[in-house]
Amino acid sequence: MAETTQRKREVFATKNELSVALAKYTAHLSAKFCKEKGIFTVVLSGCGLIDWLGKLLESPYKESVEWSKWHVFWVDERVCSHEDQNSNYKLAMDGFISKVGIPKENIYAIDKQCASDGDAERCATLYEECLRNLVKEKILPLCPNGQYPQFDLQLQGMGPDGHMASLFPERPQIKVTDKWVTHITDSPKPPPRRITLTLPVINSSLYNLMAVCDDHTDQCARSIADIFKNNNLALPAAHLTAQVEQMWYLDKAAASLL
Ligand SMILES: O=C1O[C@H](COP(=O)(O)O)[C@@H](O)[C@H](O)[C@H]1O
Repeated sequence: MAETTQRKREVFATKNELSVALAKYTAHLSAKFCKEKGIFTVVLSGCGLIDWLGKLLESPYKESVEWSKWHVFWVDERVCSHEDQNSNYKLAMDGFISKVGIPKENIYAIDKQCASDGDAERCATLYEECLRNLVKEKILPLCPNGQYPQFDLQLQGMGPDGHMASLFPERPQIKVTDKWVTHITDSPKPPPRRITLTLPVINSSLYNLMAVCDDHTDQCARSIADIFKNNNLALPAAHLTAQVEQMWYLDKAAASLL
């Protein structure tokens, strides 16, 4: 398991300033890995993150980022049709991916038919098979202990209850270590059926950036304080680490109790 890296954080007065910084951070790592190895493997989450990635669609990034070298994955996904409003894939495609030149074959969504059928367990199995094939094809390396795939950057979000990806408090999925992808059918946050990268895969990433803006009264702020002040491991997001850097981008509201 990765050494726990320090929880670095930056606080931004507004969501717009956070979005500007997020674009700069992501574009910098894209340039770094595209130069070093010719590809950039990036894992998206859903909800607010896609909106906050919007500055990447503007100059200078829209023109300067080597989009054709990106390989895009999801840290979690709702098990529903790709056309469903709940789909993280649909959210990312409509709000971000369709507006830049990432090759279709470099976009790794969960199996379309399985998702439409609502078969969460099969979706998780097939997504893991997809990742294992990409390791064989040397698109994805394994982490130093050889047990988990290693992504360059994962862009995470945190829910008001401290959930990360689809790892929720008081649910067993956070303890799964013998799989790369697991599933849940009783998510406390709708929709109930989801797949998620497991914690060791999340934490094998070279870089993890967690972006949190508090739109849910001060629930996120309380969870952030519980993580940074108390290291409350009952909150899944408190388990986040990375191989090189874990960076927390917080807006003023999310950081208001720190
Ligand atoms: O349901 C989900 O929630 C988390 C956090 O999103 P938020 O809007 O509650 O901040 C998100 O990162 C994940 O991808 C999504 O499936």
